[in-house]
Amino acid sequence: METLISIRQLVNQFGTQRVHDGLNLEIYRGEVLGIVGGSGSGKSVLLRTVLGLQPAFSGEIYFGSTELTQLPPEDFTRLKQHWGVMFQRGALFSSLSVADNIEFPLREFSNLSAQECRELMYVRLEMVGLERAVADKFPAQLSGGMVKRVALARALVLDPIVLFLDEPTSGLDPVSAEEFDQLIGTLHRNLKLTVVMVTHDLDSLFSTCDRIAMLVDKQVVVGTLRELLANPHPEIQHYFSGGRARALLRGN
Ligand SMILES: Nc1ncnc2c1ncn2[C@@H]1O[C@H](COP(=O)(O)OP(=O)(O)OP(=O)(O)O)[C@@H](O)[C@H]1O
Repeated sequence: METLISIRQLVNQFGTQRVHDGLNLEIYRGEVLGIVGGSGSGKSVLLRTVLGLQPAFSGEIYFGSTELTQLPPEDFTRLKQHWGVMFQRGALFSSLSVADNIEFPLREFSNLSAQECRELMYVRLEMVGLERAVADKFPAQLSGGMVKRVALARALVLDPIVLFLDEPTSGLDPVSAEEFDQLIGTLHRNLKLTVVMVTHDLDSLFSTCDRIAMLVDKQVVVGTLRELLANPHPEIQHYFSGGRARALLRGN
């Protein structure tokens, strides 16, 4: 397995509250990694630190051979063009049409003509299962599921190597959530993407993720679902012991 992102001895703290304490995590190229943990365990802080939205207190984060925590902002911005990020509520620009939202990174970071941007935008729309007519709509006119798909199209527009998803199915009804999981799985297979997703959704975890990193004791325990289930740590056992988790496991 080739490591794409390596997090080493990461420490994050706010005042005297330590959120991560010597956290180590290897993210492999081509895998779908789910990040889980109880409320307040530090999932968002971990994601924000890797994305460079929040400085690490200490530790190192490598993307390939490049160490990120000391990288000058302009170099980080350039490198992040290879990353697709989808935030929890889609984070679309409400004053821009769907087309302009999806084309935004292209106009920012590529030298493509307006016509080429438009064509690529339509390709991405189709990729996420939306009709061309959606391009002219504004975010307020879309359903929750459509907002997520548009946000995903925008995250994919620069052909990323890695896709970060923050709670991709939150707020969706079960059918839309399942469809979205299937879409992520299809894109992962077709585009050979590495996917890192923070999720509370056990269905997503069970159906889509190759490995799971669970935040426990300010660090992560990582493994396949089977490996985590065999881990005797009380918090891990508790996380997977609810009725819903057991029912899904029986189904598996
Ligand atoms: N900017 C900040 N300033 C102070 N404390 C913070 C800040 N950001 C996060 N924290 C604290 O760090 C801890 C971890 O927060 P984080 O948002 O990463 O948890 P989480 O696992 O994503 O939780 P949830 O599942 O509820 O979203 C929490 O105790 C939170 O209050």
